[in-house]
Amino acid sequence: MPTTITHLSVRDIRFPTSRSLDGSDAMNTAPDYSATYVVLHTDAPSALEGHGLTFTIGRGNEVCVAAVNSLASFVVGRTLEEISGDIGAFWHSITGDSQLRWLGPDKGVMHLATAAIVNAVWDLWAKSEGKPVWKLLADMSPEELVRCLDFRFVTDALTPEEALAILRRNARGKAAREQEMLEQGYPGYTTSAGWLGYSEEKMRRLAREGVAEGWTHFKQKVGGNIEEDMRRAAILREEIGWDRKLMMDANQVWEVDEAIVNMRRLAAFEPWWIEEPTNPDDILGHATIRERIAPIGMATGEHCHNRVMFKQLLQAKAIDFCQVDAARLGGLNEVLVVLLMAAKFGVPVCPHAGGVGLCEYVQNIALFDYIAVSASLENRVLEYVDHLHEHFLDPVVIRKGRYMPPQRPGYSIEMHAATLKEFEFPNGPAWA
Ligand SMILES: C[C@H](O)[C@@H](O)CC(=O)C(=O)O
Ligand SMILES: [Mg+2]
Repeated sequence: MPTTITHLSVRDIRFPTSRSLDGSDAMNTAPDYSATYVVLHTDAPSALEGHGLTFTIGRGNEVCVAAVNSLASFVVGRTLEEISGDIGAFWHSITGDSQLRWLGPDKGVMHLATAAIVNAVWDLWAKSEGKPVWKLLADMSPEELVRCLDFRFVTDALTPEEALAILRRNARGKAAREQEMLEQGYPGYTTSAGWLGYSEEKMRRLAREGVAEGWTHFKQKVGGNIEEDMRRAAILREEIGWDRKLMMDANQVWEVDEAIVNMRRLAAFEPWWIEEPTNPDDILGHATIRERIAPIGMATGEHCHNRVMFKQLLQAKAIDFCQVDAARLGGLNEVLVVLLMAAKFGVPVCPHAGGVGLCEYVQNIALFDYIAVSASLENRVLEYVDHLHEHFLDPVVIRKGRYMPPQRPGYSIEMHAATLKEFEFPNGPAWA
């Protein structure tokens, strides 16, 4: 019996993280981590549902909710089998409507909304197969995987044939890498001590705890006052020592020249990378900064809204680390295209996870990347932030600074019903 998606529900869920300045940075000074939360309801006797979310930081989440409603007709009334039978064509259709496309294309609120729905479809598919998403992907043949993708506008950088060749080349060691991940987990880094709004005392305490928990890589927010950035970097170095890696994230606040000047000063603290030093759309600006501050690496991607932009970042040699975001791109289909492009260009993928649910999502992406696409852990670390995991049915499991692969079927993104009730904006008790 085919499974029909009977209706879609979408809710505005917000967590008041701004009260404790969790997630704060130089640009986003007081975020309320929020989710546009989608459920695809079906007629399956087992009450099978697909869950997906897109991440925002508070105000405007209601705009994403409206955008999801505008896209609902692309899934409602369709069967899972019809969609999963050609999920590449499904993605092409949901991003290609000639009227809705005018609102993007492939960017902004429409694309965020697309991600929530597309990821919910993957969640539904993975649940119906009884596998977590990383395993659903890892079990596909190269041919099946490539059929899931839409190469539109990137064939000058990556053709389907090249994608197939990458996947075929790495098919042989897949089982061994999967076993390695199950035993040892995927290496991570923590941003939890580095939020800009945290006091010195809190930063020190969290950094110390991070070292004790086994983290080897720490990220610090910069981009406030440069003297203050230097002072906080010195504190972090005091706490984590010089053998562990320190990364820095300016969240877009600097001019290109300013980024170069400031990073030359912050170089004293040996940052491994600088993330989002300037406007995320400024591809050539990133290339210039990268060239001028080497050997500090250039990282960006959490605001890189589509595969075309990643293509250009790679072609322009503008990045050393590719930080795909599971819900900034138009869902998993587009993420997979970016993984393959990054593999072709030899750039490591270190997904962005600073947000609610993003750690849960991206562990699936990083695991699949290692098992089937890049086959390498060199210069690869997956972000971890220590917030809001208790709201998920299948929260991430971290052991000694490494992500242990999720086992529960789906995209690891389903929230507890009680959470949805409590934090629904504006009428949930948390907001009353
Ligand atoms: C607003 C978010 O917390 C942002 O600061 C996350 C981020 O830049 C990161 O995790 O990287
Ligand atoms: Mg960042």
